[in-house]
Amino acid sequence: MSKVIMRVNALAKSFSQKGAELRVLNKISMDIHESEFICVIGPSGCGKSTLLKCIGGIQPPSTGTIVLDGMTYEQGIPSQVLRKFGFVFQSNNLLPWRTAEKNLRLMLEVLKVKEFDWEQRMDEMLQIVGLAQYKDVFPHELSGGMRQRVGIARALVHNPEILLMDQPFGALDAITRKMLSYEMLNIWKQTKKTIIMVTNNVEEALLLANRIFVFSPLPGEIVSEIEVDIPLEERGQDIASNKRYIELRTLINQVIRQGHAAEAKRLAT
Ligand SMILES: Nc1ncnc2c1ncn2[C@@H]1O[C@H](COP(=O)(O)OP(=O)(O)OP(=O)(O)O)[C@@H](O)[C@H]1O
Repeated sequence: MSKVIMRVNALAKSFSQKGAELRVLNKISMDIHESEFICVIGPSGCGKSTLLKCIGGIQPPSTGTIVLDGMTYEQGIPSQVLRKFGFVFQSNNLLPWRTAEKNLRLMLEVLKVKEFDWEQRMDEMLQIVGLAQYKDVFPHELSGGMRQRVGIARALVHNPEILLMDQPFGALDAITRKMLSYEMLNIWKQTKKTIIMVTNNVEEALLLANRIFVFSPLPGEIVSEIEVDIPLEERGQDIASNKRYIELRTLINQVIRQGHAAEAKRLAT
């Protein structure tokens, strides 16, 4: 396996809510290898987004550490580390008064990127997401799926090491969501970026991930780590009939159900 690019060590996170402490994440430890596609799946409200925010330096963990490229960060994040991330959220947050290309350019401006020719880089990224001919178009002139693809191109434009995606297709209709998840697989094959994606969709995780972390209900803990040993060439339109896919889908759904049952029991006692 490729080298470990990120190590999350015994991470925990609590918030203070209405004067009480709410433990959201507990004992999260994971090693992420270069070029892995990791999916994090679990019940609503179990702390998945919070984990991405801690990893991306948007929120500090309460305890525990994150080591990226040998650099440890706990509270806040050094700017040279921040640049190593690209973010894609459920709402694409494109600036409506900027064209697709100018939304990408903003990222390069903010991060003061010097490494590459901006025009060429923006063209390449729009090409990768299949929107080369839409560079001068404004967000309101694009479909929801296309806007999300611009969001993905923008997250990649500064050449981050890790792409953090928080339910990136969650706001899309079912057909567009499926189409975009196949495109995401192609984007990953082309870029070989390390990706950590939060999703609530087991099928999507099985199509894309090489490893899936299943979280328990609040406080989120890793209850299962599943290696998705379905070869890439079998991850096409007919994946739903793949024997291993069906086995893993049953397994993950079982783990999630058990977590729900345990939580219901805990609340009842
Ligand atoms: N800034 C905050 N202050 C206080 N509580 C917070 C804050 N952010 C998140 N929480 C709480 O942490 C818990 C986990 O939220 P989080 O958004 O991480 O869950 P999630 O698993 O991503 O949920 P979903 O799948 O529904 O998006 C929730 O109970 C939420 O209310």
